[in-house]
Amino acid sequence: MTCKLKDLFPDAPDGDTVITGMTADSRRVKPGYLFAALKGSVTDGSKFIPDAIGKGAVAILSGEGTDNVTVAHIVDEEPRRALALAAKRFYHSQPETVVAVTGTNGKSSTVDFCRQIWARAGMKSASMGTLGAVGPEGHIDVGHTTPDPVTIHETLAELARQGVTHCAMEASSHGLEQHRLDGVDLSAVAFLNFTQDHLDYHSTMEEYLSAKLRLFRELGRPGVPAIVNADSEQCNDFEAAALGKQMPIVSFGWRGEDLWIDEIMPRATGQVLHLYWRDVEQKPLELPLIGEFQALNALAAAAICLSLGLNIDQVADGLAHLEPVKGRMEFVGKTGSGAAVFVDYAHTPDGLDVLLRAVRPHTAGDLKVIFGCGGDRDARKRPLMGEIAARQADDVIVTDDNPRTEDAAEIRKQVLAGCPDAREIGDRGEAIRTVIAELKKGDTLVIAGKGHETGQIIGKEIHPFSDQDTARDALGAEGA
Ligand SMILES: CC(=O)N[C@H]1[C@@H](OP(=O)(O)OP(=O)(O)OC[C@H]2O[C@@H](n3ccc(=O)[nH]c3=O)[C@H](O)[C@@H]2O)O[C@H](CO)[C@@H](O)[C@@H]1O[C@H](C)C(=O)N[C@@H](C)C(=O)N[C@H](CCC(=O)O)C(=O)O
Ligand SMILES: Nc1ncnc2c1ncn2[C@@H]1O[C@H](COP(=O)(O)OP(=O)(O)OP(=O)(O)O)[C@@H](O)[C@H]1O
Ligand SMILES: N[C@H](CCC[C@H](N)C(=O)O)C(=O)O
Ligand SMILES: [Mg+2]
Repeated sequence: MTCKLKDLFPDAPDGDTVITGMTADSRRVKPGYLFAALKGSVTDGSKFIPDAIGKGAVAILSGEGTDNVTVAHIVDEEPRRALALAAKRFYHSQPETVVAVTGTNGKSSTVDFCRQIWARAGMKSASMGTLGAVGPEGHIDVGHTTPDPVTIHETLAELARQGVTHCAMEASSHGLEQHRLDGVDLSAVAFLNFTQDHLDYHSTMEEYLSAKLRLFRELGRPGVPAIVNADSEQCNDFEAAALGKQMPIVSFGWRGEDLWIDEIMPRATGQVLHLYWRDVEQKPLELPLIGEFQALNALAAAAICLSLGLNIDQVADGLAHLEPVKGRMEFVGKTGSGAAVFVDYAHTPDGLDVLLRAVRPHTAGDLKVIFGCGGDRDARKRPLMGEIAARQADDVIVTDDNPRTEDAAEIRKQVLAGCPDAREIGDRGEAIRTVIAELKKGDTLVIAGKGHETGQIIGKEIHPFSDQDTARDALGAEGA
């Protein structure tokens, strides 16, 4: 695929220069590329301009203050946004309907549910986010929850090529703040919830909130539905942002104005939902997933699909047939005495709280939780997660998550500050094997924090590791 520089930037110098690709990482430049030199939190991409030109870059995009560029040079006061718009023009196709979903927790689950509901209604659908892009022809790795704009547009173009008409994608606060989504034409925007996370990156909760609000305030367009969780404390902020952009609000939740739950009746392997859609009472439907938070994510997906044209019968049918999302309240197996083991991706205080509260009604004996916190990420959530575990579980085992470049023992110490009576077993595999061997009839074990992950990041290396495989092996050994 190629285009001319003037197709990307109408006023560019040397507009007939042929562009073969683009990147913000000099290490990925190939001949004919546009290199976007971006100022980052660690380094300044301008330093790599000579290197990029040496590798064949024929055009440079940068902010103001970068001089002596020897190839075509485009200067923009917001180069990250300019890169996103250039990526959109370069790949120039995307599924007709794209919804972006933001929130601290539940994005991956919600976009996956949207894909499933659309597919069951006969549409070619896709989801994109932490679990990669999933479309009719399988899985595409995208690296991040909201990848860089070049990857976003390359992937959206590929999904369009596969015939996808409906795509739901995750909008992380990093992605929103860094303009990664600015080139996507959105048919709807959605807000799930807002609780503590990422205070390593956003210095305050206010800054974190305003990054999330960008989805409505800056990427929203008049007439595009804004789906809002009415139960969130921040729903007024998002509704005000929607009104400011003349976006019709579709609100959902226990307190939803459009789609609301009146009652949830838990069952052994699911829950019966009693729903209303725009004042019309619906037949009770059995959602084949447990946990109130999963019901609320399913409701969010339902509200999105309803806003984008499905009727309530199609949506109810989709909800009744939802399959679990990998690593989200995933049932892994039972011990010989019947104690259940779940793997979940809870990695925030609120996530851990709702997870443990969801499992409690299914636990006649002790509720045990194994978890840790990731390194090089929000340190302020560590003692809070410790406190929540101590409050909600009967037995807490603090272990390692992805220590990354931090000292793993120091991370555990910070978690243990919130749960001083917890056990500490640093080696995650050993923690899982030890606790599974101890489980008694009626107990439930929840292994939280790594969900679908298949590696453990120690230093800069990724070591193969799966909570599911480790637990299954231990369950096998226990039954032997
Ligand atoms: C904290 C963060 O989001 N950092 C992102 C940000 O990096 P930065 O601007 O700080 O980059 P930097 O390291 O200072 O470098 C500045 C520029 O020089 C470039 N560079 C650097 C070195 C070199 O040799 N050549 C070169 O060109 C870099 O590509 C970059 O464009 O911009 C870079 C692209 O320009 C991203 O790759 C990078 O994501 C890093 C890899 C990352 O790990 N991000 C995570 C935390 C993230 O985005 N997570 C979110 C949320 C997760 C969730 O809630 O689930 C996600 O959406 O995944
Ligand atoms: N609606 C919710 N409210 C609170 N916690 C939730 C909710 N939905 C999911 N969680 C918790 O968050 C975990 C991660 O869920 P999911 O992957 O869907 O969220 P995410 O927003 O995509 O996370 P990430 O920020 O890593 O992309 C779940 O395993 C669960 O523990
Ligand atoms: N998207 C989240 C995932 C955290 C998962 C947890 N296992 C960790 O490594 O902290 C983040 O990067 O902050
Ligand atoms: Mg996610």
